Amino acid sequence: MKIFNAKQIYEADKFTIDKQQITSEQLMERAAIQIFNWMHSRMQGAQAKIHLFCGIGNNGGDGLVLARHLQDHDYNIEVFVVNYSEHRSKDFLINLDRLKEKGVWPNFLNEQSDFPAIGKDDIVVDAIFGIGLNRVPDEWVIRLMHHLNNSKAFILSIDMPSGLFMEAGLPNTEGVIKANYVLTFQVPKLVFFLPETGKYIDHWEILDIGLDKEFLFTLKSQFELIGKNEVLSMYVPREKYSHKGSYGHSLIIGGSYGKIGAVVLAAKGSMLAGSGLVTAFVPRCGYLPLQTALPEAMVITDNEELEISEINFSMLPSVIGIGVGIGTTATTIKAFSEFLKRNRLPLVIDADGLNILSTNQDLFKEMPPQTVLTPHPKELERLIGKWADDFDKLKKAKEFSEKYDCILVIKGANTITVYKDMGYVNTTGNPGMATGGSGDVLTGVITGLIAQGYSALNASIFGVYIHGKAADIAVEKCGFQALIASGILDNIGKAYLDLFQVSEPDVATGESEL
Ligand SMILES: NC(=O)C1=CN([C@@H]2O[C@H](COP(=O)(O)OP(=O)(O)OC[C@H]3O[C@@H](n4cnc5c(N)ncnc54)[C@H](OP(=O)(O)O)[C@@H]3O)[C@@H](O)[C@H]2O)[C@@H](O)CC1
Ligand SMILES: Nc1ncnc2c1ncn2[C@@H]1O[C@H](COP(=O)(O)OP(=O)(O)O)[C@@H](O)[C@H]1O
Ligand SMILES: [K+]
Repeated sequence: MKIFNAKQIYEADKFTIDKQQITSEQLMERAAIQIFNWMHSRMQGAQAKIHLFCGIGNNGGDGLVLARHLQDHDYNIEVFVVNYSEHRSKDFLINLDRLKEKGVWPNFLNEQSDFPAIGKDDIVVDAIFGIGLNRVPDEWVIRLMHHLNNSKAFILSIDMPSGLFMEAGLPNTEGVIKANYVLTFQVPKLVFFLPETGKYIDHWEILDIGLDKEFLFTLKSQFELIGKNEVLSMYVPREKYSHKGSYGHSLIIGGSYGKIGAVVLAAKGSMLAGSGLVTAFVPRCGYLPLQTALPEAMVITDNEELEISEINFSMLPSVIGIGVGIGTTATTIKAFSEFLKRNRLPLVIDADGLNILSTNQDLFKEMPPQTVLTPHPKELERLIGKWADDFDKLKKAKEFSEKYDCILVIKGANTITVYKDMGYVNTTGNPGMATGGSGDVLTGVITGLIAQGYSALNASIFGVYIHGKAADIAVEKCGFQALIASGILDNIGKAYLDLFQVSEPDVATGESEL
């Protein structure tokens, strides 16, 4: 599912109005009725107090239309206009009059106003700002948002939590509504999935307001939300007359004394992702643990006992995953650098492999085209430098990817795979994955997919999805705390099976915090 920016949403809005020969006011009515239906089907006329806070733009207009329908159905409402500007939108004004015709007179709030008391069992509808926010709100509006957040009432935000910008970070973290639920129109918004802003949203859901499907289909986006539908189209089926040679040979290079487990996890990830053959290249101390923990894999050892000192092998792998547990001793850095200069095979680089790259940046140019790098945030910072906010981070990541023709898998709660000007936002995974070794599994999975013939980009997007899905399946039985990397491995098979279970709807809902 594509993720559009504000300009594109306004374009889609305009195109739809022209094509369907409706007015903008009718589109607003349609959008707000969707919100009303959502609330009505859940509340069934319940008399909990609903406080609607409406700005003076179209987001506020949505709030006023909603108020009118709630009033028509005898809900217990109180409407506030957050009068932060004199520039009221046309459709806001039309709907303000309509509401008054129903006998509902909103309270107008300005900087002198005392804010209303809100009970913890009440409901707040946040229609203050939507996608049109373009500067930090006034101090009194920030105070109001703070007041609403502190009320402990259930907050339902229309389209976006007010205070979040569509394409910028957060200059003032006080001035953002913390939404229990966001009902967003037509398309997901990127800010829902970024670490600095996603935390303001507990749950979100997309409401289809009938924007022109063909227009949305042809419009190019710079980000895409990846759910089951998106990865299914990448899935490479297994052929009846195939054999282990048909599915490639993964080589996992890594490990050092005390960190052989990382290689076990990656090699196993590769095997479970479906790689035909898997070989691990480790220091001598890794031989026995690997042969014992993973009899399905082959093992080649370095001459050194405790660290990798020279990367030499005679077999021909289809792809190499390098870096997990490898350490950063001078000897290993030298071995890694020499290997990178000689190597022509596809690569996945993780962990200390990334750290070695970051401290020896002349090695960047030695990466073969479409090398996959899988940094967590700290490793990413070492690669691309510090960023001002999440948007700046993504911009820098895209520039890095373009410059070195590499794929950056930015790991986190919503892992984002970046390749050139595109970003692919994953929807699977959970906080149980914040545990040592889960990233090693991912390295193995992506390597194992490339071995089978997935393109490096598809392997990254598909691998991140399957890895997160395996963890989601695992936590159903063990809970977040007891999820360990082996638990992710144990459920990779079920994650594959889940791809073909049809019960799950498309990605139209989600949780930013669990
Ligand atoms: N296509 C769709 O999906 C549909 C969208 N719809 C709805 O429209 C919403 C977008 O509405 P919107 O464009 O009127 O912007 P909104 O967010 O209400 O802000 C209002 C205005 O406030 C201003 N302003 C900005 N920052 C400010 C600040 N800090 N302090 C003070 N003022 C500030 C700024 O105007 P400016 O002053 O810059 O001229 C801005 O225009 C969208 O989220 C959805 O709810 C549906 O109705 C129908 C279909
Ligand atoms: N809160 C979270 N929600 C979802 N996924 C997470 C969360 N925290 C971590 N992960 C995932 O777990 C993995 C952690 O990788 P990494 O930090 O490299 O761990 P390690 O080095 O211990 O293997 C990544 O795939 C990341 O996306
Ligand atoms: K809002």
